[in-house]
Amino acid sequence: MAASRQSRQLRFTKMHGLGNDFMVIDGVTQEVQLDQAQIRRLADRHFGVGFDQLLLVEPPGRPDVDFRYRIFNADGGEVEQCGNGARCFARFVREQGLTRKDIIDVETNTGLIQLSIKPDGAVRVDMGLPELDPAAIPFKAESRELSYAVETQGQTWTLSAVSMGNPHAVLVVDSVERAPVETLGPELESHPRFPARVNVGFMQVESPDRVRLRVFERGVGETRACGTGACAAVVAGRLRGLLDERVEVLLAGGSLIIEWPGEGHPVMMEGPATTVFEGQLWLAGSNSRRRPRRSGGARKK
Ligand SMILES: N[C@@H](CCC[C@H](N)C(=O)O)C(=O)O
Repeated sequence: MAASRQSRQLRFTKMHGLGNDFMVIDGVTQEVQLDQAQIRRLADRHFGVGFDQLLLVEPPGRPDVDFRYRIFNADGGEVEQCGNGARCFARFVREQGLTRKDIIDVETNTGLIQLSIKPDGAVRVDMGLPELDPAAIPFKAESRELSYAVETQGQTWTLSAVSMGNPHAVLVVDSVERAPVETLGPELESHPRFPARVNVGFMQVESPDRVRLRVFERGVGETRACGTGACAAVVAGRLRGLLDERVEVLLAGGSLIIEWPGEGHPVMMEGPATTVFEGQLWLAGSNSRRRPRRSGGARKK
């Protein structure tokens, strides 16, 4: 792409966590100004770089953490949390020389997470406490329940509602292959009972320590893996008495290990993070200085 006199160069790294792919941008050493329309164009797999989420690494806004971490879905909306992205974030800040630490404290839009890089390169993430209070998810319900009946398309579906910083609905299915991910996923994503929209997980329990999972992600569509979706599924399965404390979650792109002792404890996630390539692009100088807005209906923190 030719650079005009007014254009600005932007370095980025393409990464993935189990096939959930990211454009990761260093906003510590570069000035980054991207609006929602630009993020959508960059996310396009035919006309742009192509990714499920854009991750923006920023300096911390408080003294007790190492970085701030912002996440934008392919639709350009800013969201609160991303598990696979958190692991890639950890590898990115180390590989780019932004830190030499093995344990990294990071501020997100919904609180703090801690990332530990293991000697084999895998990343273990303390994803924090799951939120089960319907109002905080947010999910419209009279009271907190283990599962809820939700109607759409003239049918009633049983689902659990969990926030891992971002909202998740989890359905238990007999088979992930036969689950109606492409049809029910978008219906529930925009269901009026989830005012900030929702990520929709379809979980098949193979045994108490092994599940299969497909996730229709808010603002993206079905992805090859969803880290927060895996955490939410294990929380939902544990609360419904279906799962052990340590569970292997098999996604289309590979496996995550999720551990959750129970209420009052944080959810731990462990899995790989992979760098694919580094690149640079030139953004037109007329690049808007407006900050990207949040995903449709997502909570403002
Ligand atoms: N892929 C992510 C989740 C990204 C955000 C999600 N689509 C949302 O809108 O909340 C993960 O690995 O957790």
